[in-house]
Amino acid sequence: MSTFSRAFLRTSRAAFRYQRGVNPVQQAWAQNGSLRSYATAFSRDKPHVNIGTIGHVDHGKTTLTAAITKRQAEKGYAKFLEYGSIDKAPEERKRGITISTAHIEYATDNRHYSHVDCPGHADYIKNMITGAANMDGAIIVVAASDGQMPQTREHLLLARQVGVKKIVVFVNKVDAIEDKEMLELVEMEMRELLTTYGFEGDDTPIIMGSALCALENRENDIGVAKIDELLEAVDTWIPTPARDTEKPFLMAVEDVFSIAGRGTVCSGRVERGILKKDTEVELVGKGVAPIKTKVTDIETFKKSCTESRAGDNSGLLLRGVKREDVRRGMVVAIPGTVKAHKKFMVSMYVLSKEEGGRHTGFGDNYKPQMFIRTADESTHLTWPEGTEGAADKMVMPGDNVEMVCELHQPHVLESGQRFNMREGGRTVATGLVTQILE
Ligand SMILES: Nc1nc2c(ncn2[C@@H]2O[C@H](COP(=O)(O)OP(=O)(O)OP(=O)(O)O)[C@@H](O)[C@H]2O)c(=O)[nH]1
Ligand SMILES: [Mg+2]
Repeated sequence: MSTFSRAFLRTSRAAFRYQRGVNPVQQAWAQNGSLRSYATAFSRDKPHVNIGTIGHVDHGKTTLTAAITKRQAEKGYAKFLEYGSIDKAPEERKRGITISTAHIEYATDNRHYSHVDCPGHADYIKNMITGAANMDGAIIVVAASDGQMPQTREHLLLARQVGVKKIVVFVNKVDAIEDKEMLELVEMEMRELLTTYGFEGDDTPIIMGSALCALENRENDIGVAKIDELLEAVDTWIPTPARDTEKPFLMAVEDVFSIAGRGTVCSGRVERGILKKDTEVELVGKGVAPIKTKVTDIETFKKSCTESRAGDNSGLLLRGVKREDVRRGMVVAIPGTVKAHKKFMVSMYVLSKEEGGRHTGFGDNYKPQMFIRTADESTHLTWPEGTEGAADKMVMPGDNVEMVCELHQPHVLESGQRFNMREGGRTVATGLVTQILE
């Protein structure tokens, strides 16, 4: 076995160690998610998009989700899921962790979708923050009979924070409206609200119909026809996300070693992009100035190769870099594409006692250890400026919060970056960066 290969095994073990730090919420989701997946006749070659239904309680998210599966099942693009089978989520409940998200699959002529629908408001918030509901775009459901309500606004705000860029509006329960002028009012208000939260309010598709009619196969003009219209809007308005291989190369360093006579090798799992041999790269993070170097050899699957791509576990031979200069937690990136940051806003979910989290709350100046990619760094959490009663304000296990986070040493991160917080060997919180401050 070559030195390179031996070092490689070490990397795999390091990767495993790191795995254990993985957020239990996400892990549970990964296990549960497949239970509902449906290997239907649709082609896996279609581009994949993650979406979901969001919106105020009782506005018809689950009914709409069921109606979509019913309509797409007629076209051979889904398995019909009845209302009850979406909402119950028995598997998740049984596990004792409230994931409570149904992951539903269907396709259209153009794309393949994974769709999340959560039973309750708290679940939406938690799932969006923890990444269990990772959405490229969302359908916001608003009942024509009520118009926008507090959770309509809250979900839009949160969608924006977690990086959802495009929304399609479904104005539901049109069958229950006598005065059709109400619909114009709802539309106007929704366009304004979307704009307020940074979405393209003027151009966002708004479809008006009745999920219940579609599900019950009546009043087709406001039922089934509107499901078709909705899916067409989703297909065209929500862009297909860029594949990881299309982004600039980035690999977080998991392990570093030196090979006699050759130089320093760093290894890890490639997060995005494709790297060719003899490309200039930069090592960034851990509080040191970026180190410029060149990758002179690449080893993936214990073989020397000419390129390394997203998803690969690779070892990169770096020219002219000393072993002690490279540290786990740094990233290897194309020069100028990333920056290390020290201070930022985070949205996070604080794990409950049952999920293995803390038993007690914490407040301003809490100092857990933050895990971002392969880095772990001591950090310092404070309430955002202007928070009332900041000195005494507490966060309890099971809460969702927004706080300011300051790292001891700057690391490469970006808006939307996911992380875990740990303390004394247990994961206490999980979340994402919402805004870079410094
Ligand atoms: N009249 C009418 N009622 C509807 C329509 N769509 C849904 N409903 C009813 O509205 C109620 C709530 O629907 P759900 O689909 O459970 O709403 P939800 O948004 O999933 O609710 P939560 O998950 O609790 O937030 C149910 O009684 C539905 O039958 C519709 O188009 N017209
Ligand atoms: Mg529901």
